[in-house]
Amino acid sequence: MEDLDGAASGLIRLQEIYKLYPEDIMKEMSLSADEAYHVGLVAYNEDKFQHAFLWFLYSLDTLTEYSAITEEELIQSLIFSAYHFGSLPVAIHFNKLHLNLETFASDPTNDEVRDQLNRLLHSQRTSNPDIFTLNTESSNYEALCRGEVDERTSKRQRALSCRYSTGGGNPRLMYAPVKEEVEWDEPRIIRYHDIISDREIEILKNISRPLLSRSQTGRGTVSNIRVSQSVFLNEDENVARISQRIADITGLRTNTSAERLHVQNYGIGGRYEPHYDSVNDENERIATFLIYMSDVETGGATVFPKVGVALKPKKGSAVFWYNLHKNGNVDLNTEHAGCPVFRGNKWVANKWICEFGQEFSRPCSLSYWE
Ligand SMILES: O=C(O)CCC(=O)C(=O)O
Ligand SMILES: [Fe+2]
Repeated sequence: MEDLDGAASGLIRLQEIYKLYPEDIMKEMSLSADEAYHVGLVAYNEDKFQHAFLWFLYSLDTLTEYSAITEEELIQSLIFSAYHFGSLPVAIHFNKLHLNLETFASDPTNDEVRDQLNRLLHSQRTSNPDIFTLNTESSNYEALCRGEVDERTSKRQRALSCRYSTGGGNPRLMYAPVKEEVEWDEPRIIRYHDIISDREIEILKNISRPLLSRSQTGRGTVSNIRVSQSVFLNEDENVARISQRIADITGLRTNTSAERLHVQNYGIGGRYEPHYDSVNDENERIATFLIYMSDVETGGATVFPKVGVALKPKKGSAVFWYNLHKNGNVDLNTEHAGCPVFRGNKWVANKWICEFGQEFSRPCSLSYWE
């Protein structure tokens, strides 16, 4: 049941962020009238009454003789949710429907009532297209996920560069330099293209699949902040080769001074709400190297709400940034999120690189500003 509620809550989040109707979501998956009703109940319990309303309406539309939920109960639910999101006319309208339904129930052959019901439902649907704007506050995070803002389209991005890098003359990269693109300047976010092959990706996914479990945040809690499946991999030769490549590219040490490679899979509705990667440990996560092991058809961008940047997953590429300033303070602009996946399946692998042991590759600074 907890899983079902989690899945329902994922669908509602998807709906909120991408402004979707249940019909849009049902193009990607199919839910029965009872399941749609359950999603509506979860929305209702989260005080998201407009969303609840839409799910109840969808459930009513797809009701069959095998459904456990009844037309009567659904109309009651529609009345309550309409009342709660502040639309008295809609609530009254469904109340009338409810009264008609009683006549209808006592006389099932009453075609006139049936027609009226259909007509009313239809007018309801077309007369209130702006249901999402009633009281949904849209954050920068959500707008970024929808692709409505991305500061990189401005003049600023034209100043950013793209080049081949040998990791500062690293012998392993001399003959195969990596394609490096600066995605943003402050914080500096770098995209490395084609750093992992499709074959290597398949190997990592195959190792991970049987080990995946519901992701946690902080110290071992499962929550709706992070909805995905993940695993920290042990270093076999395949994993170690990737770690070595990350060290070569970034110039940072990844053997003793990093966490194990963290593989993560997000299904539809899977996401990671805005957060910092730093964990307040003595040996703090100084930098993040995030590898995209899949493209995502729709949704699933990595966004930085404080600076207005959205990074689209591109299979085989990786993005890298420092979470800490050189003086050791957390760079507050590195807050980021994984937007909900709407279409497709998202795979990423994270390497969190820690502070200790990087003194020679990234000297610290006493300056307040660095
Ligand atoms: O999936 C993403 O795009 C971001 C993942 C992330 O931020 C994390 O795992 O810490
Ligand atoms: Fe993160």
